[in-house]
Amino acid sequence: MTDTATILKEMREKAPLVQCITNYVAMNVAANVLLSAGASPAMVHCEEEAGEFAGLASALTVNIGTLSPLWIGGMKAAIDGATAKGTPWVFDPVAHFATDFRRNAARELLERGPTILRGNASEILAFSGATGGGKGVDAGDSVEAAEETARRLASERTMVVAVTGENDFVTDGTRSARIHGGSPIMPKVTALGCALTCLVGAFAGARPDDPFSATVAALSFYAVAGSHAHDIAEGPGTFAVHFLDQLASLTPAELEAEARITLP
Ligand SMILES: Nc1ncnc2c1ncn2[C@@H]1O[C@H](COP(=O)(O)OP(=O)(O)O)[C@@H](O)[C@H]1O
Ligand SMILES: Cc1ncsc1CCOP(=O)(O)O
Ligand SMILES: [Mg+2]
Repeated sequence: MTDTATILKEMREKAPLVQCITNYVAMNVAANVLLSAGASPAMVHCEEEAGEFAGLASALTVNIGTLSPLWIGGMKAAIDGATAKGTPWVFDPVAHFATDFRRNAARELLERGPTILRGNASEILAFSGATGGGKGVDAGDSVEAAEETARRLASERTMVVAVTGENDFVTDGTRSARIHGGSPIMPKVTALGCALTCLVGAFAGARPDDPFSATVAALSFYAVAGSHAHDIAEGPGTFAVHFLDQLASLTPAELEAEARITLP
């Protein structure tokens, strides 16, 4: 079995508890994506308990989609709790280029050293200082345009960077991979990127010693499930339903046969 299929199998056997600090739009979507895939989500963001809870979780994910000062306190407490235990954490810098408040928060969170950074092309590109074509939470740039920034960030900060879009790009600064598949309907269903960030957490929780392979596996699994859902969906509404069913039913053997991963 390839690494990607093995990691899916391990993730389902472990059913990792993933602490998701995500936005109001994504909470329900992401919890359903994790349950369908075989992980155990918990949306816990309150500062009073987020750090303690991180000590119980196999992975933490942090997303600034609907940010407020209170949430930033919860994020920092959770990151400190995860870091103290060596638990992987994934950062999703939703629209961090849009306002000073978001920009400053994203910079502070990035300084805390995520294991994995996952964003759309405009979000990753904006870390280079380029204005780019992002419109709020939606990307307006190609993944290719963000690849150099992704490589530089990954090497400078010793983390894995995943850029998603029509084709995804993953790098740890040394190794890189492109993942093909998915569906053009995916950006028309809200919070599928945010939910993917949480799923990357689940895979990293199953393979904490190899976040690069875990990220490639998570994105490949999502892409194959997305391609399957595309074939039977009639539009964004039915896609969302079929996508959950595909995440639940896709086997490691099917993933092995259908994952399309290329090395740049
Ligand atoms: N045009 C597309 N074709 C195929 N898959 C896509 C396309 N656009 C986005 N995706 C997929 O949708 C998921 C969410 O990615 P993206 O839309 O980049 O994130 P976000 O929702 O954070 O903007 C990823 O799995 C990505 O591969
Ligand atoms: C619409 C919206 N507004 C704030 S967060 C959010 C969800 C964004 O989800 P995604 O980044 O997966 O498109
Ligand atoms: Mg997003």
